[in-house]
Amino acid sequence: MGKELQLGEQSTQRGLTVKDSVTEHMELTPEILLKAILEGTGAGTWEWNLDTQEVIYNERWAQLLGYSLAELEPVSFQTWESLCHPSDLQEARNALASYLGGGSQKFECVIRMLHRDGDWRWIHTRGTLLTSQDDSGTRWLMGTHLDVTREKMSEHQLEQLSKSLPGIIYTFVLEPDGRYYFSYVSEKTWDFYGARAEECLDDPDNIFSLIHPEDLPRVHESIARSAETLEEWVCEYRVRARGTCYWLKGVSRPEKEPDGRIIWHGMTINIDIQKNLELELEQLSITDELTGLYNRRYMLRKLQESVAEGERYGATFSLISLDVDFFKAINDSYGHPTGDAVLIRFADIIASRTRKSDTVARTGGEEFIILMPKTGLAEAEQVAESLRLALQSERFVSDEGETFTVTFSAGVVNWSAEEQTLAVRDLLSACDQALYAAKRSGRNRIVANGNDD
Ligand SMILES: Nc1nc2c(ncn2[C@@H]2O[C@H](COP(=O)(O)OP(=O)(O)OP(=O)(O)O)[C@@H](O)[C@H]2O)c(=O)[nH]1
Repeated sequence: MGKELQLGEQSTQRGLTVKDSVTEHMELTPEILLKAILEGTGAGTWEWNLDTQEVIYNERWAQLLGYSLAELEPVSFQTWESLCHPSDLQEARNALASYLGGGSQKFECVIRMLHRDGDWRWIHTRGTLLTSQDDSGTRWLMGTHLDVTREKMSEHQLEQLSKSLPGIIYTFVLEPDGRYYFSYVSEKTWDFYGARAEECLDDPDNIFSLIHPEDLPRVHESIARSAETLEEWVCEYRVRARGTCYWLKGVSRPEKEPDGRIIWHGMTINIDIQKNLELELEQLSITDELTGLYNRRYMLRKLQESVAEGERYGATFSLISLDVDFFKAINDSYGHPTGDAVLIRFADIIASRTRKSDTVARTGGEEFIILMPKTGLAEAEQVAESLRLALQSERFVSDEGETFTVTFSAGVVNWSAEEQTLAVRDLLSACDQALYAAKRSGRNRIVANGNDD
């Protein structure tokens, strides 16, 4: 079969052909096929002779607007015009003029037309220009009308809904070959990402490229996990856009299509205020107010993690427990504020002489703990000793101008998966015993694993 299709009864009689219509592998006649297709789509058809102004509508065309064709007779181009919504008529005329003038490839518009019941129906109008095969070269514009009111209403409802929702709503698609894209995003992408919805539909990386590089792998991993488990995707991540950085939260439900595609329908909201508050609270809950070091709660958490990690990967770590000597006497002699100043200075000394990877916490009044990952006992002892010398050589001045020195005692223990697998409680207790041994044997000294230094 060629690429020219003879049209239905009336059209064939007029000897018309449609350019570029595909009719390959057809066993049925084109007339039967076309009729079946049109009936299947529920489309009304119209044919308009541009030379004689003759107009032919099918029965369905009239039915779409609640009439029988007989009730609309005699039909003309004006029949259509008179039923068009006045505000949409110009748009339809423009689309037609553009098509006939060669400005657009197809004639297509969605306009409102008046139904017999007084309601406006959204009609999708499409048309194609045909020329007769004979010498007359008569030009016919032929096309269809489809009632798309329901789709238009849903679209409108979704649009209105998306405007009043506090976030972006979207449909995200992951193809079996790994390609991904948005098949729908609401206009709020502009408020959230500074990108227009069309840009996000064109290329999803217009959004993904704005995600904070530290959070992007987590976002990808969580999507992959949700695709695998088909569990709800929930992810909090930072976005860098509009010259600032803020927290967003995405929530969506995945569905797996028979063709293997995964489709998520969901919403993204801005959680920047809550998230920062949450982070601030979290920070406060693990920080010692006086010194700015971590507190006991955080040290216990880090110890649990270190033991778990050590058991899993066979790593080692050391712990130094430090306690200021005769601190009560410092308070009593020079006053509580001076005692506070000593603690703050001591915290600074520890912080400045330990590594970034170490965790330093004030775990009690004048007690501090240093957790040193991947550090053996001897090395930890050396650090403790350097701190002992540093504090000992520090000169403190009271509010009254009296100068005094301060010392501490320390216990040092090591945790190693090969030698012992002490639980956190036992480890702390071993460290305390070493510390008490240091206190008992005269203070201003370090005891490692219960042995005097
Ligand atoms: N200035 C100040 N003092 C505190 C703070 N927290 C606890 N203290 C005091 O620290 C002192 C600790 O005294 P003790 O437990 O008897 O120990 P010590 O006097 O250091 O004696 P040894 O540890 O045996 O050398 C107490 O007087 C507490 O009131 C604080 O935040 N600031």
